[in-house]
Amino acid sequence: MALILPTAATPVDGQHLLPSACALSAGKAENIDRTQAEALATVQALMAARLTLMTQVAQTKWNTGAPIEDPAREQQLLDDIRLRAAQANLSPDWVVHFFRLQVEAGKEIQYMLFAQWDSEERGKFDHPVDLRADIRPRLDQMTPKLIGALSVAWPAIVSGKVHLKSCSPRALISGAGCVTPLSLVPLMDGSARADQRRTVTPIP
Ligand SMILES: C=C(O[C@@H]1C=C(C(=O)O)C=C[C@H]1O)C(=O)O
Repeated sequence: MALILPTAATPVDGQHLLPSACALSAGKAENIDRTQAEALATVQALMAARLTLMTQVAQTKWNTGAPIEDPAREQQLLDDIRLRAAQANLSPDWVVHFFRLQVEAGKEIQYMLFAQWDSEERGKFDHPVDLRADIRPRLDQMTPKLIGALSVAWPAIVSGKVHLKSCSPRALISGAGCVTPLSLVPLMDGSARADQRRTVTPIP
């Protein structure tokens, strides 16, 4: 499987680089280990499941008037991830980078939904689930699973031979089993390879 890198990048908010084309393809010449390929599929499924939950997250905040961003919760999440990554023998810096972009991608979806509901002058949702009691525990259950899958897929991620489908945030919330360009950034920006170079001591 070969990664086709984006042909151009668009600065967004002066911070993130959004790949303008995220087509990824499989090539027989560059076969990757089957176990790693399956782990990559699990990574994609969990990324998509995490992002899909953001619609429910946004609905609870719309109803309660809570802000989209919760920096204390993010910090707690990333601190936990740092510990778990070390336990999984992964680079804590890279895994935190990966999750930071998952969080940003999730907020991108929530901001988009709020903008849509604002323009529709939408009222409250009828059957909101509880953010703390229902949704965050589900998000938390995904964290160790994602780290486990990233750990198995790590050699493929470092090699750049990844195969993940991307779509727009709007397509994602309408039920597509894909991930958004922003969430893919850590798998495509060369950070895994750079981290590997930094953390692996060459044999003399
Ligand atoms: C998902 C939420 O919204 C935002 C995104 C978070 C995440 O992706 O884990 C955490 C906190 C919020 O800044 C949430 O509030 O739980």
